[in-house]
Amino acid sequence: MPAKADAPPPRGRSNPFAVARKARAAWRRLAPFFQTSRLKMVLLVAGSVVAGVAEAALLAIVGAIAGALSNGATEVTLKLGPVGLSEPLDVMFAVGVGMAIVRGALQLMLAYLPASMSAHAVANLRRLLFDSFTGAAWPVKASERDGQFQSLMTTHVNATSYAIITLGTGISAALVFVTLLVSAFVLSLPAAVMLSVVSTGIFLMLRPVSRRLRRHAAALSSENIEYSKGVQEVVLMAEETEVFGASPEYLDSFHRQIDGIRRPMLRTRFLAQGVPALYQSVALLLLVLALGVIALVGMSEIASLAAVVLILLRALTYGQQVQTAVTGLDERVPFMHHLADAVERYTANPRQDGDRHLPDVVERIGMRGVRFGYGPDTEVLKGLTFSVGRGEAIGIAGPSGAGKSSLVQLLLRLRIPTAGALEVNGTDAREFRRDEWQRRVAYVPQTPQLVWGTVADNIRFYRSHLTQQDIEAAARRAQIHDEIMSWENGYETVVGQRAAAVSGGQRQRICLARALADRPEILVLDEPTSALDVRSESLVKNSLHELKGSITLFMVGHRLSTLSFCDRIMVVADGRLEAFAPPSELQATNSFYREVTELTRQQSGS
Ligand SMILES: Nc1ncnc2c1ncn2[C@@H]1O[C@H](COP(=O)(O)OP(=O)(O)OP(=O)(O)O)[C@@H](O)[C@H]1O
Repeated sequence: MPAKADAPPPRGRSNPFAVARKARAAWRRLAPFFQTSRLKMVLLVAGSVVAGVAEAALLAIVGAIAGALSNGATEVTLKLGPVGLSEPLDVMFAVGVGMAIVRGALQLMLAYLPASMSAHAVANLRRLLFDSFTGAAWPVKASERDGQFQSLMTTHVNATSYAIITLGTGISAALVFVTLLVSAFVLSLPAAVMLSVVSTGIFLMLRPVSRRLRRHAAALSSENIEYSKGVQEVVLMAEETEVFGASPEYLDSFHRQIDGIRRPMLRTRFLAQGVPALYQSVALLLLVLALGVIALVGMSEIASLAAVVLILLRALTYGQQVQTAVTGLDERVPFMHHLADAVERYTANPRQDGDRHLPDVVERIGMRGVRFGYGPDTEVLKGLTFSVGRGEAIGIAGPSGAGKSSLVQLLLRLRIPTAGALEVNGTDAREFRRDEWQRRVAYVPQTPQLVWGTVADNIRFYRSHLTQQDIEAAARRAQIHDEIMSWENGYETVVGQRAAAVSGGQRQRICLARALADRPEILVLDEPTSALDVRSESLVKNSLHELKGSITLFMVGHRLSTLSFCDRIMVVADGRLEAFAPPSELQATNSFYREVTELTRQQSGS
């Protein structure tokens, strides 16, 4: 089972104000990265207060009209604390209708604003995450577990968007609640006091439950990340699972991940649903008690009493909405912190870049005293020094784990030496602009990937300045043009990783064409023929032979026969450059080279 992601530590206490503070803290970590709408927030606050006033006035009018009707009066008397107001019934009806329309319009606006803020936040957050991930240094990207980024882009962004809706509706409900409370104070002091006692009492009673909810929500957030990683692996490993068979252990391990989510999800969902329901029941109970007290204290005028009861009931509904918002927010804040952690991780480690232009011609590329390790305690490359001239074809050989792929990653500037330097014409490569480097240094990985799109799209690979002629020329150099032309849709044939897969050899050559399309000066290949059949291998070798001299080539190869066309071969052993000489010379001087050549000869002889 994979190791668990660290759950964010519980932050703050779990009362509405603490939750609001936590949400604000989480939001503050994310908001600086993109624009948030202050205008919408101001509109939300102002609209909520006006809606609260309109609702209180409407309820007071309804109560007063009900009182007048029950007394058979034609005048409606409205008492607002010490102030009394008397108007004919039809005037009061008209005012009531007007208030209802105003309130309805405001409610629509108050529903729209959080929805709009949340939709914008989703788009902004996804862009922010994607851009910061894309701009992060390779070691950060390489250390992300499969599925982690997917979970951040989907589950975590969605949770944050719901948190924004929840926050918006919560703020709005709280303001209406307060406005109704103030109105109740104006109408009747004892009722307002009761209402305050009721709501404070309920929040205090539910505090321990909210704290539990927060703990379960943090666990749910971590389990969700684990689950997404697992799902990603199911897809990645589908072929292996098909071949090896889905053993009970395999099924069990995934079932355990599914079950791992069930418990925190059940607890979180139950508490998220249960707390508001509990709130409502307790509130109704306390309301009955409060009315009893009001009756004892004595409110002689039926109109005021009806209005206060109506306002109390509505205030309770808003109070419940505030409670729902608080629990909803509490449930989602951990997701926001995970998201902020990731964004900070990516933005704190941007890819290294320089500001000097690359020389017009790269005459020499090499390393000077390069040391490198993936961690502080282990050194993988232990002082490499070499220099390669323009147009040379260099093979990189050596035992497994010797550091060949690490050397390639340094050549591509994907990783930075811990000591020494990669040098171009004698200057540290870190000084040169990354975009120019990316254009002039190309790479074909061991297992190249295709994007879902046409063959032309795959060769072009988002470089819009490449013309169809450039693409076809690259395909010719990669010896794949004739095959593409034999397909019904030629360069418009749709290819992908699985569903529309091409053969391994074709994929390798399409990716070689991708690397060659922008006419790079340096080409790095990591075991480009290791997974190919003899014919495909010979086609790739032919194209590399033809490139020889026109491009500086670095090629990692386990099979020394693949490297036989190289001008020189470097033998890397235990992170050191054991030898660097033409193949013929190595045959005489290097034991590793001799041994592997002999083994290959025996294998092809047997
Ligand atoms: N991302 C990584 N994090 C930590 N250690 C790594 C990482 N990649 C490689 N290593 C370690 O660095 C050492 C050199 O690995 P590298 O992949 O460069 O060797 P290699 O010569 O290319 O091996 P092979 O021929 O088997 O592909 C190995 O001990 C390997 O375990």
